[in-house]
This record gives sequence, structure tokens and C-alpha cells, in this order.
Amino acid sequence: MKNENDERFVQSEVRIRPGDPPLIKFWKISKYFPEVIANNKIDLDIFPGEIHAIIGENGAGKSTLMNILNGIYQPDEGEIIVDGYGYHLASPQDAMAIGIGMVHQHFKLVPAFTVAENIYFGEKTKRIFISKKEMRQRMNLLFDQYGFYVDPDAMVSDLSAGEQQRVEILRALSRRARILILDEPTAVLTPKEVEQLFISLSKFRRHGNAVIFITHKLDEVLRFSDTVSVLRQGCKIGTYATKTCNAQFLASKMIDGDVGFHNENNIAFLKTKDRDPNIPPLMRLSNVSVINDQKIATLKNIDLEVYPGEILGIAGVVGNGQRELSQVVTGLTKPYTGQIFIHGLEVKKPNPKIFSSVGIGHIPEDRLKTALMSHLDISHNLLMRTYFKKPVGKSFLYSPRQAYQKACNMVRDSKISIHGMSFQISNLSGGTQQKLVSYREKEITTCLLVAVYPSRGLDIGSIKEMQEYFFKLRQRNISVLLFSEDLEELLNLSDRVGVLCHGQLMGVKAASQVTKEQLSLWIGGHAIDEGGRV
Ligand SMILES: Nc1ncnc2c1ncn2[C@@H]1O[C@H](COP(=O)(O)OP(=O)(O)OP(=O)(O)O)[C@@H](O)[C@H]1O
Repeated sequence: MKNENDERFVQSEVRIRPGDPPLIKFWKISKYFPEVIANNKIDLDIFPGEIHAIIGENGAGKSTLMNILNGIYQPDEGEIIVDGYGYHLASPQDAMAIGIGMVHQHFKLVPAFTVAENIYFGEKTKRIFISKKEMRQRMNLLFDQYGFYVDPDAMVSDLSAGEQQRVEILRALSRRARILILDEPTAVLTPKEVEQLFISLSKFRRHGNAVIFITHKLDEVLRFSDTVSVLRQGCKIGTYATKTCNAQFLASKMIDGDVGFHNENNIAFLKTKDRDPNIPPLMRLSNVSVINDQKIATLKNIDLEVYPGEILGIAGVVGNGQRELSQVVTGLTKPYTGQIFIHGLEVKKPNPKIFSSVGIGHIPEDRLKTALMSHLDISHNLLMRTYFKKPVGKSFLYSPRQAYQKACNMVRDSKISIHGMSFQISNLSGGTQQKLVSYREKEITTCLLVAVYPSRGLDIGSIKEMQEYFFKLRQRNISVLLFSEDLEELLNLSDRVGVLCHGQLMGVKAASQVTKEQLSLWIGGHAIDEGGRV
């Protein structure tokens, strides 16, 4: 018998009958940028009640197409037809006026405002002001309706990436959009939050609304979408009913040809043998605590060792100390108490330059905030960690010619597809930005790579390359400290795995001794014993 409270995502619950008009029609949409055809004569119909996934490799043109629907870009050819009428959408406000809302891959929130202020900021209303009490009441209604919570009074600057994304989603939902566009909405959500999101979206589309979401996660496409469209090099390859597809089929449509489809279980055999107990740790944290601006301990008495040539996975729900730990081990945050040792020597005054100079690379959680200068071009971004080294820098001199040459060599060697070194970094696709950061940090890494959610924004082929690179590092006796929310990825890649919960390290165990189920209980704060028993 069906339990009334048993809410689940229901696939294809709204049936589209032959002859039903689409809610949105993309008609021969093209968009050209200098040297790039981002969208090439794309025809696409989105029907009422549909959850439509858009997939494709990095740079395939997915975000551009959605930015056109949201009025951020205007098409160079073609038309957007909504409810049978052609529209010229000159801005996101125009799009919102006809019920189109978008949640972006990169957050568009005001860091100095509270969560509630961000949600109601810019809302069109005839009233002069809304009281804080009313904002909170309306937010509570949203929480009741959609089921995931963020403190309305928290400052956005204090939120983790996952929490900020929740605010973005709530903000779009609060605008009562009929068509909701989500650009990689689940990249920073926990598996539970992903379920909640799609239950909410399932409710949302019941009344004839539509959802379009961009993703690289094929399992999400197969579980949560009714229809899927594949883009490749700016063109639409096809639109398919999801129930007729499998992951192999979709991957072959995205990549064209032999995809070498990746079975993650196959990579486990590459793991190293047991560690030699006589080899000292490469890095040791002793009793490390971090306190934030509100004097709250975000990392508590951490004792952790990273050994040469191991992949050490760190699991945990976003906001439990991962950001702080990754910043401590890269010199971005100075511990409030405790000591950090690298190769047995204490780092007395930690800063990022010391850590990079000993060969510690860092792929951070939020590439545009921490790793890249979005208004600078590719070469400046590629060299910002090493510009002072020969041949680019000498004493107080800096050679722009050498810098340009070095950056060109880096792009050539990395085989990352870009259309010119003078491209501003913000004009690159999200996946390409992530690949550039990863490549730059690989160049620095000679003893440890701190990789925080490194597969965010990468397509399946690039994720496979990245995982293979981690194994190559390990073969060269270089360590990887891998932060991930994907438990399968963590268990498959790591030699040992540790769990952070409420800023505390719950323990570290051999990955082979822990199952995915045990790991998720451990993350939730349940202790597990030596044999991995809960
Ligand atoms: N404002 C811009 N100026 C110049 N080129 C751009 C601009 N926006 C996008 N492009 C280019 O258009 C192409 C498609 O980019 P888009 O962001 O749409 O790809 P995507 O499929 O969303 O990729 P990803 O999966 O990496 O996010 C890329 O080559 C990108 O560099």
C-alpha cells in the first residue's frame, strides 16, 4: 500500500500526447563568438510537464543555449518561441516576465547579504519594503514546500558552495517560474539533497511546468529526466525518450565513436600494496583547529597523516570542515591551534607560497573564486602561481614574451581545446576552466595534490583522464588528498579514506575495509569499528 508521506521522484508522470504544442520551441538557434560557433541551428522542443536533460562534452554549447533562453545572450539566428509566440529576450528580467528562471553553475549571489535578502533581492513588487519577519515567513513556506533548509539570517559569504547553491535554487523557485533551467544543479549537492531537489522538481512540473537541466552525470539523466537531448560541437545530435536510453548509448552520442566507456570498478586493481610502516608521513597535522570570524570552531583538533604515494580520500557532507581542512593543507588558512609538519619540518608561518614552493598543488572547491581571475586572459591565469620563476621571472623582472610562450606550451601540452590565448577566462566553458586549473596545479605538484571536488564540471572523458592522472601521481610516489562527495569515486580511487563530521575527523581507514553503506553511516556521525562494523 502506498504511504501518503512516501514522496518519491516519479518519472514521466505527465504524458505528452501527439499534437500537444511545446511550451518552448528553440527554432534554428545559432550563436557565434569570435572563432567559435557555440550553437549551430539548434531546433529543440520542451513540452509542458517534462523534465528535459541537456548533455554534451565540455564546450558543446549547453550553457550558451540555456543563456539564450534566459535572455543573457541573444541568438545571432533563429527564434525562441514560448506558448506559440516568438520572443526577443533582451535580459533575464525579460525571461522571468514570461516565466523562465535559471539557476547558474556559478553563483550569482551577493555575499554581503543574508540568505533571505538574496532570495527576495530584486523581486518585482509594488510595495516599498518587505520586513525581515515577512521574508522569514515566506522562506519558511518555501522550506515547507521544497524541503531543504538554509538559515535565512546567515550571511551568504559564510555559506559553503553547497549551501549557496541551495539559495540559488530556492531563489529561482520563489519566483514561481513556469520553466526552470538548472545548469549542473547537483554538482554541489549531497545524494540526499539531489533526491530532495528532484522530488521538488517533480512537484513543480505537475501543473504543466517544465524543467531543463544540464548535467554530466548520466545516472542522473537516466533516473530523473523524461527526455534527453545531446549536443556536440554546437550542434544538436538528437532528442531521445530517456526510457529508451542507457549510459553507453548516451556517451556514444556525446563523443562520437569509441568512448571507452568507463566502468569505475575496473580501476580499483590499480591500488598500491600495503604501506611500509617505516616510511614517515609526507605531511602531518597535529591537533589542528580552525576558528571562523564568528569565533566558531570549524575544524576541531585534527590529527592527520598523509603518506607518500597514497590517495587519501576525505568524505563528508558539505560544510563539515572540508573547505577549512583543504585551506589548512595548502596554506590558505592559518590554524588557530596545532602544528603542520611537511617532511618532518614544522611550517611556522603557513602561507600559500610556502606550500606551492614545496610542491603542493591545489585544485580548490570553487575555481572562479579561489583559483582564477575571471577578467584576466588564459596566459595570466596559467602563470599566476609561477610567474616569478625562470625564464618568465628573473629577480624583479618579468618577461611578457616568455610568459606568453610558456602559457602557449602549457596549453599545447595539456591538449585542452581553446580558441586563443587572449580569451578572457570567464568566456571559457566551465569544464575548460576546471581543466586549466587542474593542469596549472599539476605543473606545481611534486609531492602532494590537494584536489577538492576535482571532477566538478568535467565531462565523463575528462573525469576518466583525471582519475588516471591521480594513479600516475601515485606511481611516482606523489600523494593526492582527494575531497569528494561521490562515495563510489572515493572508495574506488582512495587507498585510505577519512570522514569529517562537524569539523572533527571521525577516523581514517583502509578503503578496502569500508563499504559504501558503512561510509554513508560514518558520514552521518555513526562510529565504525576496526573491521568496518557500524
Ligand atoms: N562570452 C563568450 N565569449 C566567447 N566565447 C564564449 C562565450 N561563452 C561561451 N563561449 C564559447 O562557446 C563554447 C561553448 O561554451 P559553453 O559554455 O556553452 O559550453 P558547455 O557545453 O556549457 O561546456 P561545459 O560543460 O564545460 O560547461 C566554448 O568554446 C566557449 O569558450
